Amino acid sequence: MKWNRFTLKTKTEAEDIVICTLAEVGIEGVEIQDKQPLTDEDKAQMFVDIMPEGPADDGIAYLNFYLEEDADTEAILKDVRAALEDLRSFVDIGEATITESQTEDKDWINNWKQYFHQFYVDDILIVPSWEEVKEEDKDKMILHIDPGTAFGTGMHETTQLVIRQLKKFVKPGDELLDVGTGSGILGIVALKLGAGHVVGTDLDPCAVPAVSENKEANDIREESFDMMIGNIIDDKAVQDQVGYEKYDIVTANILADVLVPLTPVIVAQMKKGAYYITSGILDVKEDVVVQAVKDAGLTLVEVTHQGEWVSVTARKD
Ligand SMILES: C[S@@+](CC[C@H](N)C(=O)[O-])C[C@H]1O[C@@H](n2cnc3c(N)ncnc32)[C@H](O)[C@@H]1O
Repeated sequence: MKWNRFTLKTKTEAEDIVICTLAEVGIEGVEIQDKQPLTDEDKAQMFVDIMPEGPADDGIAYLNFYLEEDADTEAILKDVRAALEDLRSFVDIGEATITESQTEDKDWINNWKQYFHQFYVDDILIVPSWEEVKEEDKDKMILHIDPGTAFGTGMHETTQLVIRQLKKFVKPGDELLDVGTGSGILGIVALKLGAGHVVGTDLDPCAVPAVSENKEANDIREESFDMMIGNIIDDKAVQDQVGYEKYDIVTANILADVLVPLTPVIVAQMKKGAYYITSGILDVKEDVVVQAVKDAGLTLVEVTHQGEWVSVTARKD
């Protein structure tokens, strides 16, 4: 199959919101080319700690996307341009020029699907949208998740560590806060395990369409999973919106360097007796997070390991 490649020139600070806008008009799998150094949030999202120094940031981002050769390119680009003009009224997206740069002859856009197949996390089956559930698996707890712009397919050890803790601690009707919700996978598992309601927060605006798609794919009622974009660590408005002494469980699968400042903040959001399930901690940082939960006045409940990753669970007594 032939694909036409288009390159959209924008500003680095606008690239996330532009990618979300492209997703809203049906364009996914966008490649980013920029010279921006990774922020702590990027590192938290990508699970990398050290990156070599790159060239200086010039503020420009090139976003490459692909359309099938027989797609109605004119109509799609018209929708893209209209969506970008709407966006321009509240975000500086720079030139936002689109150029056709290349034709590729391979089905690369679908090629990666050969690397993502259904798999089990213990007794929970995670199935991408392009695969059928086998007859013998239909009685299992099934999660429909596709790899997308937000982190969280269930393949990563850190996600699996939290899923196992959710299976131990979720009670019917629980109110759950998921900090760094990404694809929403942890909230969706919690709801399937009987939780009553989930609030997800993330810094990444792409988490909003990702959670929305995954709710729909998993028949989650609209009102049972709310999303908020912002940084609960230092944004009082986000803390107020999330609410205080409200949650039976808080999950946070983020790097240790984010969990340390998050922990003292999150205690105020938890009910008495609530559980705090953290993950995303490299084994060398285990002691730092254990100390942070103790310093925040929480009681250490359990530390679990998978590969080089650690999950720390604590309770507010
Ligand atoms: C490793 S992913 C976890 C995704 C999903 N919850 C899972 O368990 O698979 C970490 C997520 O945390 C988000 N994140 C990083 N720092 C954050 C912060 N201070 N507040 C909210 N989200 C944050 C990232 O954008 C990313 O989506």
